[in-house]
Amino acid sequence: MIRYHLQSIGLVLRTSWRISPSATLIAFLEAVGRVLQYLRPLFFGLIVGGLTTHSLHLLVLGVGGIAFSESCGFLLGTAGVQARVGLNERIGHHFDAEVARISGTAATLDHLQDPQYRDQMHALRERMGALGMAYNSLINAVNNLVAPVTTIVVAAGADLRLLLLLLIGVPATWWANRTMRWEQRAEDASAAAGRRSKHFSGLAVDPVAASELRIFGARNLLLRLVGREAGEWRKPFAQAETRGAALSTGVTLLYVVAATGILVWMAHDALHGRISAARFTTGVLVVGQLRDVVGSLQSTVHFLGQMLRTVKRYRWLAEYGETAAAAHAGTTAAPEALHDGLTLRGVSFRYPGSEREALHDLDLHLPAGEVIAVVGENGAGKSTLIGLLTGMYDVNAGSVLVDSTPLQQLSLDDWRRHCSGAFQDHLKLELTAREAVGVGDLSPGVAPAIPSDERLLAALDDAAASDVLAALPDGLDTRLGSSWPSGVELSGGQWQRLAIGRAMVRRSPLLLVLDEPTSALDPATEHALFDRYSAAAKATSRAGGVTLIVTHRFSTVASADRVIVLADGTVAEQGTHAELMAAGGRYAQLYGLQAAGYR
Ligand SMILES: Nc1ncnc2c1ncn2[C@@H]1O[C@H](COP(=O)(O)OP(=O)(O)OP(=O)(O)O)[C@@H](O)[C@H]1O
Repeated sequence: MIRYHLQSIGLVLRTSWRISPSATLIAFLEAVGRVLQYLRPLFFGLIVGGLTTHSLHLLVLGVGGIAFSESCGFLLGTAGVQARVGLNERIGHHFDAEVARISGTAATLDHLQDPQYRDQMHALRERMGALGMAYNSLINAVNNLVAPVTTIVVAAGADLRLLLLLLIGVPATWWANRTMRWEQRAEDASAAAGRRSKHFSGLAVDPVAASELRIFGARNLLLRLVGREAGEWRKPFAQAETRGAALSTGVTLLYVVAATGILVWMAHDALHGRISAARFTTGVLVVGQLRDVVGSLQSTVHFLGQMLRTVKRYRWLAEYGETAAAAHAGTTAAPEALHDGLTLRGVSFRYPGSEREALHDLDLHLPAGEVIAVVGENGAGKSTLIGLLTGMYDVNAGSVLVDSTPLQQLSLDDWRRHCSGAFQDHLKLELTAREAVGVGDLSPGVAPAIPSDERLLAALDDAAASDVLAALPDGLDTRLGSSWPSGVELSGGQWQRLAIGRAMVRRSPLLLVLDEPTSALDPATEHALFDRYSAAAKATSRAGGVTLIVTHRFSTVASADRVIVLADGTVAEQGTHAELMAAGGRYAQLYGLQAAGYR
């Protein structure tokens, strides 16, 4: 464990050094300043000694020492504090960026569903401040360690009995260890409730949730839930803090009793001329200083412990991220065209932490160049199928084949460059319209570029969204969303059509997924859109691309080359619309129900 903590300290030092070697070094000057300041009892002792023995030499030494320690201590301290405070923010930004990078390192999304990962991430995010202050805590620890060392030297010089007070370090260390352990346990025990509390309090201020909560008069219920979860979240911390405070009071009392005893003893000796007035003065001042030293050691251990725990969580997540990234080792380039199509062979998949398989022993072939509709009741597994085809999740059993190559062997980044899609829960990118649509086909590299306006306009036309653009005051330059002071807010359907436009920017993808892309669209727009889908799908099929449309609207399904009916995570039926209608099975039944609804 000590080795692990030393490695964590090494990580913090390296990070700070990379950010600014000079500030990292200057921050240590504060410790030198502290040494000077903790020599004060010695200098005061010299002054008293000079006055009582009429020694000019001692007097000059004492006064000079005080002047030097005060001025230099102040200057060095100020320089050090400036350096470490300046570093805090930069180190905080660094770790924020690193945590975001770690989250995105893994090619798949499995980790984002893993409750253990989410708990650790929550606990880490709660303590991100401690991570930003990591170097600060280290410097504080050094500062607070030089203080006892200096004080002990001064105390030993004044009177060896004062060293007895150091025995207080034993219960203080025990206190520090216990409180660290309690706090760690509190953080672990409360992480899940903390996540839930954040979720509920997020809903309480979310403008989207606001109207439903008002209509159902559910605000009070929500507030009660926030209160309950926050209570559960904070309870372990409150218990840990109360126990820690009780122990700390005990340690302080012990110190006061011991210090009073020693001072009375020393005063008795001073009165009987066994020790000098100078030594007694130094002793009195050192007793006060030693108490400060023990107190600051306690808080050092507290903050250092907090920092080391947070660094430990950070390292856990970094290792988890690396393992998750290494879990998909595929590097083979994706093919430029599909000849056979996409195949799922005996695929089973269960979401992390879930009891039930979302897809079970699924065999499916999606022939190259076809437009395929996937239908099925809620929870049948349609979105999960898309998640597996786009490599968002790894299958638990079986394999997904791109032509004859298992998806596991492909570089997922490369495969995704050959995919495109519009999703039910699409992104509302509050950027300019050009950027919001243009991210659909960014050029690879560190400074990704947006495709030409011409391509964006063509994509919006394919998505039947040209009228959305025409209504924007500054066309592609319009800032979208209310996070901009003059941003234009769009309706749900308009956002969705821009999202479909985004999906159309990438030319001839090998897999185009449209996961309920028309759920927020009016029938006229939906109709216009499907005419264009067919044209887009033809372009896609030139490279053998597969277009997969997940929909609950059967009017869309009839024109697809093939219809797949999913039920309970497996294929219930498949064929053309005509074949399935003729078979009179589940599809014909659902189609009949929907058609009856429209009559
Ligand atoms: N993130 C998740 N964690 C755990 N289980 C999930 C998750 N997402 C979906 N499931 C479960 O997987 C099964 C399939 O869900 P999926 O979203 O694929 O269904 P769907 O057919 O797309 O449904 P819908 O028509 O409602 O969108 C469901 O039983 C669902 O409860």
